[in-house]
Amino acid sequence: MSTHVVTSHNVVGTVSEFDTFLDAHLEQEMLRFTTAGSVDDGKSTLIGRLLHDTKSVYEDQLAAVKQSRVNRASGGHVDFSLLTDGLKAEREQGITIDVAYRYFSTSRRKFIIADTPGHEQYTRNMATGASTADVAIVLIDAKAFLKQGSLLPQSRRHTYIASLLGIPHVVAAVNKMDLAEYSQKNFETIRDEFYALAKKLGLKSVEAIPVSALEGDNVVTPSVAMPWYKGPTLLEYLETVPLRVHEVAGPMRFPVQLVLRPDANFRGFAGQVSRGILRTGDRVMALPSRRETFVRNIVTYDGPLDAAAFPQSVTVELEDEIDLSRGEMLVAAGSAATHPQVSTRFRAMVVWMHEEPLAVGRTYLAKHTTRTVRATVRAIQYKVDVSSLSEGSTDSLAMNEIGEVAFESNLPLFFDAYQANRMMGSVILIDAVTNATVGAAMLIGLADTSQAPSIRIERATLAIVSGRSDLAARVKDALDVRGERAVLIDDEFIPESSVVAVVRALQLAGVTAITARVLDAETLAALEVFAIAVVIQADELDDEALLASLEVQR
Ligand SMILES: Nc1nc2c(ncn2[C@@H]2O[C@H](COP(=O)(O)OP(=O)(O)OP(=O)(O)O)[C@@H](O)[C@H]2O)c(=O)[nH]1
Repeated sequence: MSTHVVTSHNVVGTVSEFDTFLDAHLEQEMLRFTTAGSVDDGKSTLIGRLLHDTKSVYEDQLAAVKQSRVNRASGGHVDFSLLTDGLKAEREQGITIDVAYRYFSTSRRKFIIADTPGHEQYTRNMATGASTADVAIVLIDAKAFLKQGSLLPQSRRHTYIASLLGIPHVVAAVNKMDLAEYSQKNFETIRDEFYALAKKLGLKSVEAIPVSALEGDNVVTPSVAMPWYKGPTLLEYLETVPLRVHEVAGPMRFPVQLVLRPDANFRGFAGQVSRGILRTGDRVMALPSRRETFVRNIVTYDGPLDAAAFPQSVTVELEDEIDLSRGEMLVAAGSAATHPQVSTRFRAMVVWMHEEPLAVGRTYLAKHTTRTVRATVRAIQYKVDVSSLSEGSTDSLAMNEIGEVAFESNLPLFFDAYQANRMMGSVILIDAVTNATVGAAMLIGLADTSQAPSIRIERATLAIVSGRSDLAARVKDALDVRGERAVLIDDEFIPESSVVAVVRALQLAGVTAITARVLDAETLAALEVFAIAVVIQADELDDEALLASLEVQR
């Protein structure tokens, strides 16, 4: 049994309860995680065990579970998956939300679980529920692995989606170790294959923990049956894994949700700051009109504010009468480089979630921030084979398939790449007739073939590689070949301010610093870099072409 102090009980939440909970606990350290597993991997049992052993479950709820249904299949053990059944029932009625949230806490941290079912629709819930997660727990059934001799395609897919969503930490909970003789060798076989996959995907923070959700080994309590395992329990891991640095940095974005006009004297725009900081007196630009004005007031229920940052919801009053309605956007004025992309043609990685395949020529509703447009599939660049991670050509994406898709919409989207900002780069695809969510899309950029792939380093002083450590590594390799002095900064957990300081120091020493962080245009300007390597669609380049396109001019 755990010795952790429970400071709040877990609740099955609706979106508004969730928001209230968030608001009330914003000050406290909070970790969001999601779980992904195939049917019967033991996801419900694991969550039930986690809640039970942290004493987060109401005693009466537990008693009811104990009394009513003891799972015979599990040999008379309490079936912890029943604790999450309430959630499933709510979801199956399907009225309010796609993903149910569960909260619990220990003395060290608060936790929010985006709970996802293990049916065929796992991908949908993973893609829609996981995009704000700090940690993805990928459940691997040790027994199924041993039978199959390798990771199941679903485990690969989950890990791939976690990498696509940019979830900073991915942990494999190697479950049912009680059915795998609690054997170190068995665990290490599974762990090594998982690590190999994670490496291929460029995941930076991965961990594997041998557990038995049913018996409670290494979930909250260290396993007696696996004394050879010296790492953290799953809870210890969740309590200590570094938290994401909030996406406050970057040029301001404020999608308008509602225009408030209570009387002739007041006109306010309500919405959520989706990126950066909004300050009274700031010069802002309205999209799509591109008209500029200043922020007169930032109003909230609790009174005016001088500034509001992501993810605060506020109402903005402007100095000038500007025509702005729901679905339009206020952004930081300033150089064009800091503005979002504005286009009716965009490319995105799509995770498809519907029985009826996504197909070239079909039109869907695309919901992006507060704006919904009609988007037609113009081309499918490729689909990903999750087993080999190779890219193949196709003209449709079946349920659970993942691919890069070019769209054309009836109205422009104002967006940033998902890699730079999750909120500004996410799109939900909806069937216009049934209103069902059919896909999740992570925006990459403009679908404009005139933007030829290139990596250009004007004077090899500094290279900023957009978001992908594997690309950063390739740029470094290319520079090494040229005999440049280059270092790669794995800056995932360094605050932005320190990245700049580190890069500066290296620049002064005449060294090329390559960072895997996306630095926004403002930060770049502050750095006064001599040269920037901009990577556009570099994934499409082979190494030869990458080398050839590195133009170093001294
Ligand atoms: N022996 C053993 N059985 C387990 C363990 N974890 C889960 N199970 C059993 O595996 C079966 C599936 O567990 P669930 O927790 O319902 O699996 P799930 O992944 O949530 O599946 P869905 O509910 O369909 O999403 C149940 O019979 C559990 O009792 C474990 O660590 N060891």
